[in-house]
Amino acid sequence: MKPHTNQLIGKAILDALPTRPLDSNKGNFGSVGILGGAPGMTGAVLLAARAALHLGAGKTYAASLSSGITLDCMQPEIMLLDPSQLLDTALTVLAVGPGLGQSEQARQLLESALKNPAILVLDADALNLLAASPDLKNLTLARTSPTLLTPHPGEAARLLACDTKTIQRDRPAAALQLAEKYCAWVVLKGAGSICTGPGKEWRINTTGNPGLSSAGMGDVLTGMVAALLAQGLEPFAALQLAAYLHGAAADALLLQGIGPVGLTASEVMLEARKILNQRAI
Ligand SMILES: NC(=O)C1=CN([C@@H]2O[C@H](COP(=O)(O)OP(=O)(O)OC[C@H]3O[C@@H](n4cnc5c(N)ncnc54)[C@H](OP(=O)(O)O)[C@@H]3O)[C@@H](O)[C@H]2O)[C@@H](O)CC1
Ligand SMILES: Nc1ncnc2c1ncn2[C@@H]1O[C@H](COP(=O)(O)OP(=O)(O)O)[C@@H](O)[C@H]1O
Repeated sequence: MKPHTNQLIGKAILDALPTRPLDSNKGNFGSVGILGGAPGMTGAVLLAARAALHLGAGKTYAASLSSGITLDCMQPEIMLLDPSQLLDTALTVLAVGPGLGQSEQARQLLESALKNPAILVLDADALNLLAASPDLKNLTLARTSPTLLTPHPGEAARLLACDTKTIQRDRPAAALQLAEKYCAWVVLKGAGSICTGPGKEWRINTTGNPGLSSAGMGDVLTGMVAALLAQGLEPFAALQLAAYLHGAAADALLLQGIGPVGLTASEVMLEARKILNQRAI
């Protein structure tokens, strides 16, 4: 399926986020929870949580399966809880998967998360667990609040039981198939990310560059999507704005000589914040 002009995500998507009323308070901008971080991958959950904070979530919580982490020293604004405490917290958006691992504990937490009334974003190992379990798929289909999936082509291939080459051969078709199979909103990541949902509509993102091909970039995208949802954006708009901003941040940093070599996910989230506030790229 070839993109037509009206299928490109343009700069106008920046207007999707309303300006903040002068009398606002943090309660107006939602609560985000990020769940992941098996031993060795705490970084993934912190990157996603920091991105949610920097993209405007009113409150940001995170829970890591690695025991004993109670504070992000670089970002003490984030409230770090146990996984069970996080699942008991009233959240606008729950994002599950960054560095989650595929242990039995991870599977059980995902099962609980699928029953949570919050808007749910599934990434990384949450997608791998979902791909492997018909029971988790049935729970996904039974959800009454929106579910968003953020697979890269490898994860998409697992979810559709095919290989990465098949996904890449017709990316819009793969994204549409995922949306239909899981009754979810989807961003199929990679150069030219495809955003789609349970209708037949899809959009392709043209921002971004190979500087984004570095571990942690997807975790940051997940946090950005969660923050935009928490601020009231509809799933399709949140996916498009996050994909656009994520790529635009990398493009802006490239012009400053920061990347493509050595661009970091932490830099991308800060530049994305700048672009969103300036609405000027
Ligand atoms: N700091 C931390 O703690 C971090 C922790 N992290 C955590 O690591 C865990 C493993 O996640 P992961 O994504 O590295 O491994 P995995 O799912 O096997 O995917 C790799 C395969 O997928 C494909 N593929 C991917 N992109 C593609 C593309 N654009 N275009 C085409 N193909 C593409 C490609 O497949 P191939 O082409 O080889 O068939 C590739 O080999 C997970 O828990 C995650 O959260 C990370 O978040 C990083 C930061
Ligand atoms: N060459 C590229 N051009 C544009 N975007 C890219 C490119 N390479 C990676 N990205 C983007 O970077 C992110 C990588 O996500 P992912 O593979 O899940 O990373 P990780 O799991 O290591 O955090 C995705 O949003 C993807 O679209």
